[in-house]
Amino acid sequence: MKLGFIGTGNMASAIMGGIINKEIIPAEEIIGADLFAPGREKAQKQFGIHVTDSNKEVVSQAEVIVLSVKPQFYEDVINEIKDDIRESQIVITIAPGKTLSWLEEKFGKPVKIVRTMPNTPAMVGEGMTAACPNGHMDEEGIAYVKKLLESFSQVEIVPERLMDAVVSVSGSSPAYVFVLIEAMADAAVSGGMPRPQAYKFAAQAVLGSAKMVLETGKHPGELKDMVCSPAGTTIEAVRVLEERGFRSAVIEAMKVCEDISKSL
Ligand SMILES: NC(=O)C1=CN([C@@H]2O[C@H](COP(=O)(O)OP(=O)(O)OC[C@H]3O[C@@H](n4cnc5c(N)ncnc54)[C@H](O)[C@@H]3O)[C@@H](O)[C@H]2O)C=CC1
Ligand SMILES: O=C(O)[C@@H]1CCC=N1
Repeated sequence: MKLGFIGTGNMASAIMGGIINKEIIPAEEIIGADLFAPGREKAQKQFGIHVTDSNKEVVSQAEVIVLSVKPQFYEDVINEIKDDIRESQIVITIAPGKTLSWLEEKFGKPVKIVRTMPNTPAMVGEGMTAACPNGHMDEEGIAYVKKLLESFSQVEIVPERLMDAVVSVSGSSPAYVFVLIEAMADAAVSGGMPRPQAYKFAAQAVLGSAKMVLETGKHPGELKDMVCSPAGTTIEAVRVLEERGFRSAVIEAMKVCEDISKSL
């Protein structure tokens, strides 16, 4: 086995889906363990990977192991597998708040670790992942992990001090965008549009706007101004958003998200 997952839930599925779709690693070389039988059966059915109820089996078989359980379970899982982890293996973490120094202390021996923060758009090959390798990772290992992550996302190696901001700006942010899309679609439905069409219009507008930011290099404020015709419709919508504290709500929500990440 090349790749193993401990926990086969939402984020693990998004990652394995991306890797299998891009044919980076075939499903037969991926193994996933989950305590929850329906969870691992779903992963087996959906992706054709090997599944097991034993985390130790994943460690005995995989070269790269993704710890894809909730942060609250990290300590238990590390205690369970730390004696079996070999020097050649690479552990990828995806949990907020679990620092490299905390992870190294829990393993209690030299282990190659890459702390990452992915997001669920990995599922459609449009993820954004930040990665911080620890001091035991060599250039070859970093390049291999980067290639894995690039199969489902854009990847940036960042200083670890930025990881809590990353949780807020890309790890959690798909949820805020889905709330926005849902709200925009609700308004369009209220304006008479059938719901499936409303989701398409709203989502495509978000996708196109995101592409404009990435591809034009223009400031988001300038792109906003290009939509706001004098005495037009958009500026009135922007006025109401400002009046209702849209910008501040986003910033405050993201600061809370960052604080929770730090506290985990
Ligand atoms: N869902 C998301 O958008 C993102 C999640 N993450 C991180 O990914 C990790 C997993 O999150 P999700 O996939 O959302 O959660 P999830 O709840 O969908 O999946 C976690 C899985 O771990 C299993 N599990 C729990 N304890 C276990 C144990 N001791 N041994 C084996 N399996 C065990 C659960 O049965 C569950 O299937 C978390 O650390 C989360 O913070 C990171 C970025 C984005
Ligand atoms: O909500 C969470 O805790 C995880 C981390 C980033 C996205 N989902």
